[in-house]
Amino acid sequence: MKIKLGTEFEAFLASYDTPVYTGLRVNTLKISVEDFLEIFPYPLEPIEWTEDGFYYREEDPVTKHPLFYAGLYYIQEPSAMSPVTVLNPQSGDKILDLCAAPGGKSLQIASFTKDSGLLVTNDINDKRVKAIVRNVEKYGVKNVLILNDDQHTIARVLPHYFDRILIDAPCSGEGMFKKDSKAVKAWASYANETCAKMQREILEVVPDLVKENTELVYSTCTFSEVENEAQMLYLEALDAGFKKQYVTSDFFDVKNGVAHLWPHLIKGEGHFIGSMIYQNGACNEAVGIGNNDQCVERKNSRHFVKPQRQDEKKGSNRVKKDRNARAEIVNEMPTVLKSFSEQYLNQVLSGTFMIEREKIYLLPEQEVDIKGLHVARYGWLLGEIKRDKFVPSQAFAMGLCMADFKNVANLPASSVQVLKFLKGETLDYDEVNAYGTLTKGFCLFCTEGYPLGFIKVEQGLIKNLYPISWRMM
Ligand SMILES: C[S@@+](CC[C@H](N)C(=O)[O-])C[C@H]1O[C@@H](n2cnc3c(N)ncnc32)[C@H](O)[C@@H]1O
Repeated sequence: MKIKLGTEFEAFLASYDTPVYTGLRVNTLKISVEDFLEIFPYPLEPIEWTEDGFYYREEDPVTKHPLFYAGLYYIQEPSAMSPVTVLNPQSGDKILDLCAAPGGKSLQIASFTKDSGLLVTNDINDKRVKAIVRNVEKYGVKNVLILNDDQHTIARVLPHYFDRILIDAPCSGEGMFKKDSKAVKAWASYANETCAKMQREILEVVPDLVKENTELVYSTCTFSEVENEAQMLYLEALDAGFKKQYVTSDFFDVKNGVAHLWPHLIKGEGHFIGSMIYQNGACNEAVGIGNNDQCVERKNSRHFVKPQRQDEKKGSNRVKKDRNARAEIVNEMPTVLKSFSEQYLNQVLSGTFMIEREKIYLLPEQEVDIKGLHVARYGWLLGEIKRDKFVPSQAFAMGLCMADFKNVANLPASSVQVLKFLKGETLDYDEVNAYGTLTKGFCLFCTEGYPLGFIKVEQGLIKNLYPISWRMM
């Protein structure tokens, strides 16, 4: 680092004695930043490089607040909010977040696209995929396919499919040494060359994932050149179609078109961001980022743009079924859901439904072929069929707006009943009833106008349906 940073080294070193910056990102799928700032009780300071990110004070118990349980904000290290701002996802895009767990950047992508198009979010580690599922449910993301696959499988099943790809690569974590002492220890076993090899193996399949004009962001939280700049060069060398997109930023140290986030220069931890566009055709002046030398066909180019798949018809609602999953795909709302919907919902759910092992899902708008993929979640889990009745899921509650449901109890975040709900305790009928009209059956339990989950009213009693694994400790 001394060689790399020269005169800045002392400042870099001193940055390790300053406190870690703690950040949260507002979930704009559920609430606007303005509305959030009105109801959030603790002081916040904007993070310069993203409109929905804020620093909070470490001493404030932000992860204990009911609004956190309502999925109104996600705790994210400030620098980690930057790669998605460079990727700049657009509404309707088909996006792959290849190394996604626990899912912070996937949630940010969904905020950018307003949960439109299709977000394919993947991680190779099955335990960590569970965290993506939880976060996707909590933050109300619906147009999503969550996978637990390796890069080869995804490239084989969904070749040349994506408009944008984020590779937030597994890395030696040097940039996180201040925040996480475990990262220092882990470095011993995940040193730069070990990680660089892993990264090359991931990047190797990228030529099979991209199509013309696919934009890609490669990010890490390390300072190591073999894991950063060298990997960008590796990708360029794999296929002449990859052209560097010059990252521009008012906030970060940008050299040769890639961005370094240095902990002594910004209020955040160490990060690296590089960006590429895939253009196998003639060099496109309009992109405004290319150097002439980038247009030269490389001799070692080994990939060709394969024709787009026949079934890639935009806007189609048809979804192919995974033969192994024994799933039934239906365009009509299943009967059990229909009667639930008539009794409880203020608006009709429409789209394509999937019934798989008694579970009912509303599938993403965007057609996708999932045959051969290891799917952890496909679309929005609405609920389960139990004894010929529909029982709504926690994910269903979290994907609704308060106005969508007929029976609602909406309590202030300061209410003891909200705390009891989140702890899975018995609720007081009269106290809850004071904030809604409790009628027999399911009721959406909300705080400050945002759903937390379901309760069920039976014979003057309230059954708390908040799942055990979601409860506040
Ligand atoms: C830096 S973390 C990702 C953090 C995540 N993007 C976020 O913002 O929450 C890197 C992840 O890559 C995953 N990973 C490692 N090798 C992988 C591979 N070959 N394919 C997919 N994921 C992989 C790890 O399990 C790890 O969860």
